[in-house]
Order: sequence, then structure tokens, then C-alpha cells
Amino acid sequence: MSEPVLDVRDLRRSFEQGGVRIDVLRGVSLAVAPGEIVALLGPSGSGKSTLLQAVGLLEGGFEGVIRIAGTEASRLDDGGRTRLRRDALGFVYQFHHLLPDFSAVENVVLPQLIHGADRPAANARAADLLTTLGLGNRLTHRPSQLSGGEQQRVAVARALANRPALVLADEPTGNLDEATADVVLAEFLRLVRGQGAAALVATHNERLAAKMDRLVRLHEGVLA
Ligand SMILES: Nc1ncnc2c1ncn2[C@@H]1O[C@H](COP(=O)(O)OP(=O)(O)OP(=O)(O)O)[C@@H](O)[C@H]1O
Repeated sequence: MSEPVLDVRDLRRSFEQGGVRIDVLRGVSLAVAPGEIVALLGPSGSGKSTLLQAVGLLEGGFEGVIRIAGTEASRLDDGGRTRLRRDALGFVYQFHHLLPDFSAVENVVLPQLIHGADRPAANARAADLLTTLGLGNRLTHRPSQLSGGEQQRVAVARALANRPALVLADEPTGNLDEATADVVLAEFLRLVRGQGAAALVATHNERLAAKMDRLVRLHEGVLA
């Protein structure tokens, strides 16, 4: 197997709340190959979001090793982690977190400009991604002028804008009705596959998870 795009070893995370300690992740290990799409299943409160936050280099307080695209994140300082996140990762959340005052196309352009793309190339790529997702006639709409499914498509385009090696998605269709969730997920998978990206997708939905390449389950703090 080629080198994993994500290699997690013995990841541990505990929270202390009101004098009570909860060991949420108790030694999670997971390798994701380039281009592989992995569904992360587990009941509510099992730690799916906690795991994605760790892998997304968004939170400290973890023990263990996280290697992304060959780089061990714990050896980096804050600036290094920010660069690794920007260069290698894309994110899709349950609620889209789009910038409300910017149009659909600008929401997809901005991360590219931050990444160093020039404006014409960023515009072209944003328009191309959104058109692929069926939003060619919604480019200048703001998020509030889009349906929930459309907003989530913009979030998908934004996550893929910088061609990340790994997309992290936390209940990416959890906020949509069943039919819309199916369509948006199918489009998400098609785009991720088309780009050769890998993905780790947290979901409660077994039916959607079955469309991915592999399923892993968080149970009592470890992956089964
Ligand atoms: N900042 C925090 N402080 C204290 N406890 C926390 C914190 N964040 C998460 N937890 C606890 O960690 C556990 C796992 O939470 P997490 O959000 O990762 O679960 P999840 O599997 O994503 O759940 P869901 O499917 O409901 O989104 C929960 O019991 C939660 O209460």
C-alpha cells in the first residue's frame, strides 16, 4: 500500500467536566489510503466529532500520533499546523459555516486566495466546481438566498477548492431531508473521487455510509 494520507496511532482524548473525567478516545488507530473514502460510524456521543477535530488539527489536548500526508502534526508549531491544514485538508460540517455576506462563488474563491491562488484562476475554479454541483445559475446568491441543499453544495465546493488530499466531513448531510441528503452525498462522493482525494466522513446514517469504500465504528473509545 502507498503511504497513508492519514495515519492515526493510539489517539487519546479525555474531558474533565464538573469533576468527572470522561475518556472519549481511548487509543484510536486508523490509516486512510490516498483516495480512500472512509465512513466513521458510532452512536451519539461516541467521539466522532472529537476525532475529526483532532485530525483537523483544530484542537489540542490529545495524546498520540497524527500523521497527515506524511507529516507528523504534533511536531509542528501553530504556524506549521495551520499550513498543513490549509495545504492538505478540506472540511465540510453539518451546518455549512459559509460566510453570510459573501456570494456562493466568493465563498469558494476566498480559501483559494488565502492559499495563494490568483484571482482569475480562483474565480474559474469556483465557478467550475459550483457548476459541476448544479449551481451554475446560483453563483452570485448569498447563503441566505440558497436552499439547505444548495448551501451544503457550496460548502462541498469550498472544501475541495484547494484540492486537499484529505476531506474531513462531520455529518455533511445531517441537516438535510433524506432525498436531498442522498443527492448531495452522491455529488460529494463523485467530486472527491474525481479529484482522487481521500475522505473521512462521520455519520449516523448506515445507508449513506454503505456508499463509501470502508466503514469504521467508534465504540467505547476505540475503533472496531
Ligand atoms: N469540550 C468538551 N468538554 C467536555 N466534554 C466534551 C467536550 N467535547 C465533547 N465532550 C464529550 O465528549 C463526548 C463525545 O462527543 P462528540 O461530539 O465527539 O461525539 P459524537 O460522536 O460526534 O456525537 P454526535 O453524533 O452526537 O455528534 C460526549 O460525551 C461529549 O459530552
